[in-house]
Amino acid sequence: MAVDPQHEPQPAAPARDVPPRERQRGPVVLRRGQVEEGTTTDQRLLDSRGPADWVHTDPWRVLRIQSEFVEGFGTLAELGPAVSVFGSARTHRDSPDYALGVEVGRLIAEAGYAVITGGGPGAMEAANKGCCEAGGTSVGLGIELPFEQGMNAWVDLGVNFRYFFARKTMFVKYAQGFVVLPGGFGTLDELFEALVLVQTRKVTRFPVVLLGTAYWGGLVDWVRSTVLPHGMVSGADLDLLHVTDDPREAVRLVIGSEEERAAELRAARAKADADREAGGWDPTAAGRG
Ligand SMILES: C/C(=C\CNc1ncnc2c1ncn2[C@@H]1O[C@H](COP(=O)(O)O)[C@@H](O)[C@H]1O)CO
Repeated sequence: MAVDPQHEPQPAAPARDVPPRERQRGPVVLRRGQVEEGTTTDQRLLDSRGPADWVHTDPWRVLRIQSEFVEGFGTLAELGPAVSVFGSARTHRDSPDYALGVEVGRLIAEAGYAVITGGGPGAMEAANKGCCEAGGTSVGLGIELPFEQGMNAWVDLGVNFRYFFARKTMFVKYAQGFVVLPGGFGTLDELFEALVLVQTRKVTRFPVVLLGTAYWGGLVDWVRSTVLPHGMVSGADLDLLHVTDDPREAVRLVIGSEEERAAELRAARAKADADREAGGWDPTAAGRG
C-alpha cells in the first residue's frame, strides 16, 4: 500500500525543545550550567537571621552618607533665600551675644530670608529664636554628637545629620552668606571652611561677616599682622572678612540693602524678560532675591 508522506508518523521532539533548567537572578536569566543552587535575592532579603556586622562597613556607610545628601537636598531645595548663622553652643541666654543672635535672626527674617543654624543651643538657638519670633523660616541642621543633644525649640524645619561634611555642604549650598557670632572651634571650623571656599573660588559672591569686633578683632589683627606678611594669604583674601558690631550692618553686608535687593530683583526680571523675548527664557532667573 502506498504511504501518504503527509500522514507519516512524526519523529519525537528533539531533546533541545525540553524546557531547560532556568533561574532568574534579578534581571539576569541563568540556564543549564549557569544555574546556581541556593537562595533567591528576595529570600536572602527576608531572612532576618545571619550576621549583621556589615552595617559597620564602609560600603554601607557610603549609602548612609548618600542618604544624608538626598535628605538634605530634598528638604532644602525649595527653601528660598537664606543666611547661615554660626556661633558658640555655649552662649548663655542672658549674655549680650545671645541678644545679638536673636537680633540678627530677626533682621534676617524681616528681610525675607530664612535663617539656617546648627540647630543646637547657645548662639544657634538665639538666631533661630529671633527668626521664628519674626515669622521667618527657622532652619536647624543638627549633628549627632557623642553626648545627647536635641534640636533647639525654635527650629521649625530641622534635619539631623550623622556626618559633619554632609551638613557643612548644606550650610553653604542653601545660604547667600554667613553671619558668624563669637564661638569656639566649631564656629572657627565653619568660618574658615567658608573662607577657603571663597578664596579658592568654589563659591562666588559669598559674604562672610563676623559679628563682634571685641571678640574677632584679635583674630583679624593676627591675620593682618602675621599671616599676611608671611605671604600665607593675599591682601585680597583679607577683604573676604567683614567685621562689625552692628547686626543691621551685618545683614546688609550679607544680603545687601533693601534697595540693592529690589534693584537685583528688577535686573533679574528684566533679564528674564529679555531672554524670553529672545526665545531662550530661563524660568529660574527671576525666582530668587
Ligand atoms: C557643646 C554643647 C553642645 C553642642 N551641640 C551642638 N549642636 C549643634 N551644633 C553644634 C554643637 N556644637 C557645635 N556645633 C557646631 O559648631 C558650631 C559651634 O561650635 P563652638 O565650638 O561652640 O563654637 C555651631 O555653629 C554648630 O554648627 C554643650 O552645650
